[in-house]
Amino acid sequence: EVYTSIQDLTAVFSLERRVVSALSNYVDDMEAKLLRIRKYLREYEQVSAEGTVTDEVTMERLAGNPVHAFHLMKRLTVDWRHLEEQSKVDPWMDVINAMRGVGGGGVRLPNEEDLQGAAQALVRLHDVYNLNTTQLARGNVWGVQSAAELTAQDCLYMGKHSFNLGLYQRAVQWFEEAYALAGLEGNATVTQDQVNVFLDTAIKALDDNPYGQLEIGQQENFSTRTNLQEEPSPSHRLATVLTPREDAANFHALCRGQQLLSDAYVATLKCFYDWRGDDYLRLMPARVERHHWNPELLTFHQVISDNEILRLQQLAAPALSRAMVQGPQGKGNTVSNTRTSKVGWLDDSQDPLVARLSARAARLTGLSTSVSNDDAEMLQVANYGIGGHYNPHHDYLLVDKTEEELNNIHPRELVLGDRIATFMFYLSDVTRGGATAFPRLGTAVWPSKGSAAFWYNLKRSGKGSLATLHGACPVVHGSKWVSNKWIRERGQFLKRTCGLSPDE
Ligand SMILES: O=C(O)CCC(=O)C(=O)O
Ligand SMILES: [Fe+2]
Repeated sequence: EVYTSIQDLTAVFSLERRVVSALSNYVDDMEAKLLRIRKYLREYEQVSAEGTVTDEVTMERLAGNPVHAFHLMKRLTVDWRHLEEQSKVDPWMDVINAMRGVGGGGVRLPNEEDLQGAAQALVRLHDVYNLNTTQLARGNVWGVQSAAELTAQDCLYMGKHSFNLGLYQRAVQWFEEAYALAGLEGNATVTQDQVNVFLDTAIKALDDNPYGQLEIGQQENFSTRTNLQEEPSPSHRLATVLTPREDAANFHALCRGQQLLSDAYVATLKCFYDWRGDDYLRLMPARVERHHWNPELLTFHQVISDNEILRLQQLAAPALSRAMVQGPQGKGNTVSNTRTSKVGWLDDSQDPLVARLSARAARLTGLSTSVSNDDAEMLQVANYGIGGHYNPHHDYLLVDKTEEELNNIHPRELVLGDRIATFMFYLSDVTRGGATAFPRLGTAVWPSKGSAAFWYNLKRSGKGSLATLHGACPVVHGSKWVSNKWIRERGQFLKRTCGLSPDE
């Protein structure tokens, strides 16, 4: 799919530019040819203006004129040869080649699936960010205005897509927009009558399923349970388990930029310098921002430079492919709409930069990140396209599995142990959207180029930390790049020891 990463979308844009330029050359070429043909015809017409050429007498008179005879010979030899030659080359092949991406770095044309994916991304953005349909159709996406407007036909397509997803409320909104636009356009792209048929169907479906298609985040308020976090101390109690509906409502609210923590709690969250128990960092302390106390959620600022980011993206670009998620019951890995991005993996041995970033993560976390020792996974680089997202999930792979499910997991994973912690570099700022939201903590980390987020997915006891549920909010504008270093459990047994209580 080309819609799942900015990297590929950018390539498709430049492919289209090459196609358009080939088309424009084609038009120039065809015009030149037509001109030559017209010239041929005109010359003939000039001759025939002297009389009707079909009449034998005129023809004999023309043939008897040496200049006419010369012109006749020239027309049927040189001129004709030119006409014949020019029709032999088919400039349409250049257009076809441009479309096929010949000479363009192997970019492939988008297909039906890509169109569906792009429409799905719009539906998702609409939903999560509660965007206004009319504004969206007029090119205003979350306050950013562009010339990219939707026609009545586009809105009809969006309505059909929403309908097929069972989002009847949304479908009605899109069809209503299509109806209004068809009126404004004078039924140019689609007629109001055509839209009406769909509108009626969608209204009927909505009447039949009045509760079935609640769009979470639109009708629901976020859970008040996270507001339990009144007590601003590291030991405050919090709700670690919410219902899926509450999780989704909180996630959407956080994505939209709402703060779900109390003011008193937020007041305890300070930025500070920290040497993290590392002698090197004693000389140059880390700039740490606290987002949550327990479980602890931190970001380290200015931990990867712009040059390093550029280099990392270059290293990862050839390796990017559609991200996978664990299959049902831990079986295999599959592509899924719950995670739309492209990822690539880089080994420490591949480039000194990768090894350096691993070492940096080790200093900042106090954990061992050696890939060759099986202490951590390779570095993952991820690029999200527009609407790219990752639904709320836990990063751990094993602790939530049953005995039976563990049988489906590769034995190597069991040797490495679970993903004890996540260290994630932000490789870009994102114009709109793209936060990493923690619905059970009631807070979100906003991408800031050069920083890195860090949290433990497991408690000291080795149990899964349910509260670390998190997801990537859809990207609305701009591009989002992150890089994950997942640190495994086995290598840390001396670095992170048990606490006194099994709940720690
Ligand atoms: O991209 C993000 O903000 C989060 C990504 C994430 O949670 C993951 O890759 O596991
Ligand atoms: Fe994650």
